Amino acid sequence: MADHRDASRADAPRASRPRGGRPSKSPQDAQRAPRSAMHSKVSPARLAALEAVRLVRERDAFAQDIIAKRIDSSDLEPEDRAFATKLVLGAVSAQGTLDEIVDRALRSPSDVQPDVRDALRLGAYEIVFLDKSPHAAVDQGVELVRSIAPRAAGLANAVLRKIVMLKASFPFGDPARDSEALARLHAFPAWLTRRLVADLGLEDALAFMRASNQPAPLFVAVNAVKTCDEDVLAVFEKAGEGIEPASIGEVSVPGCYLVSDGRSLLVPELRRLLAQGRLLVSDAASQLVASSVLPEIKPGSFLEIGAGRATKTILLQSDACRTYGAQIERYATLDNHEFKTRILLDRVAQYDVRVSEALTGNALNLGAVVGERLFDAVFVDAPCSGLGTLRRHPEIRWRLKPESIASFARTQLALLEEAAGHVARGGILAYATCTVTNEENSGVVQSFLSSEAGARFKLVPIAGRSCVATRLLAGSSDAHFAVRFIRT
Ligand SMILES: C[S@@+](CC[C@H](N)C(=O)[O-])C[C@H]1O[C@@H](n2cnc3c(N)ncnc32)[C@H](O)[C@@H]1O
Repeated sequence: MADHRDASRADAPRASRPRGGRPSKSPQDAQRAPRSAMHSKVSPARLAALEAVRLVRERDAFAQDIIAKRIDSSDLEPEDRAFATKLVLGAVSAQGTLDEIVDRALRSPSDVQPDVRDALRLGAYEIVFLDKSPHAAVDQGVELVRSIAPRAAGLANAVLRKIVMLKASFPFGDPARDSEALARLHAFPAWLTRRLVADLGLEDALAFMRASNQPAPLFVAVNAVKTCDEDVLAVFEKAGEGIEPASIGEVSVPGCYLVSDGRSLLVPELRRLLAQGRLLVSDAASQLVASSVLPEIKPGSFLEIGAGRATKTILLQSDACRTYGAQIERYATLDNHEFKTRILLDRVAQYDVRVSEALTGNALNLGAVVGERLFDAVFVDAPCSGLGTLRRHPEIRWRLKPESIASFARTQLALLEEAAGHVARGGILAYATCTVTNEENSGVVQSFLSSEAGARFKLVPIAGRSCVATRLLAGSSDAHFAVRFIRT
């Protein structure tokens, strides 16, 4: 994780209270707030990071959601916000490895209270992965612990100093020969490291793990339902913000652009494009999958299973406008979460996207939701381990269990078999994931084709290839997978 190093000025403590105070709190949060924050010698970025990692832990929340609510919308200085974000993403993505390092420095690891452990993890992250000056990192780590548990400051001092010494022997083994050491070096669980090496091969697994520890690039999609690329580019140009057409490898993705600086989207003209539903933030791989799963001929009816919060729905209807000149008329969506269906309806309205039916129900029993109906195209955007999105969802790697992969694969196969029964003759069945395990991707495809339900289907190439499989590389899109079958 060497690329996490930086020399941000935001790590300096402020003499007085941060400008405008810290992120807003609920009364309950306020009770748990660092007691001496008002006069703390610890930097505001670290205090904000500590609060955020506590919330991620206590609420089992997504780090990005907490960052959006507590850091992005706080009145921290921009460099403090950037440093706090870096600390939160780093401490969450390296959590298991940091715990091991902290435990090695403790005499009695189980006695440490959870919020003190949060602070020690942040300190350990700075020392081991950010290559901070040991003196500053220890000093700030001790102050961070003091802000929540003054009596634990002495312990924090001893532990963080020990971690400075342990760093010399990190990752505690030879990564070239010891998979545990390789896992620690990249802050991955050992079981997942072995699995990635087995599935991707050593070289690709290493590239994947390195890229997973870097910030994700920002991609946007032009919503062809409401606007055209030229108009959006003109707004960027007028605002003086950089944007360029995105491609994945050799493949260009229609309507997809890479934004040079993530802060561009805070500029009022560009915020307006988002608010008006002309522009959508979405990874380039999601955009490629959406454009790849559409049938060549406009389908009379389309069912999207696992529609979630409508990102692919918007992309698919936007691509339908690009491909067929108009949206698909009979477009039904299905998700098993009512709250997601509500969000979907709000978002499709904002983007002027046509959804003829927004269904909530269990796609494992599709007949109970859509009856005997057949569709010209059915798209299963399957629940999966999500490993292809680790840069955006850093908590996934420590929440997944080894047995989760097989469990996802069973559900994915069952969803495909159920969906197959609702594809009209000559119709398209498409399947996508945002992960890289063979079991959930090619494994599910093979199992489906050899199943009774799959016997009537065969793979249809996408742009001359049997599947879309993007790779997670530095500066690239996320890793997604997609295939299309035709009912023969
Ligand atoms: C990969 S996510 C979908 C992402 C979404 N299509 C988007 O582009 O934002 C998979 C979705 O499948 C839904 N899901 C999981 N199991 C399901 C089931 N048995 N029936 C219906 N939907 C299900 C989840 O709630 C989740 O929203």
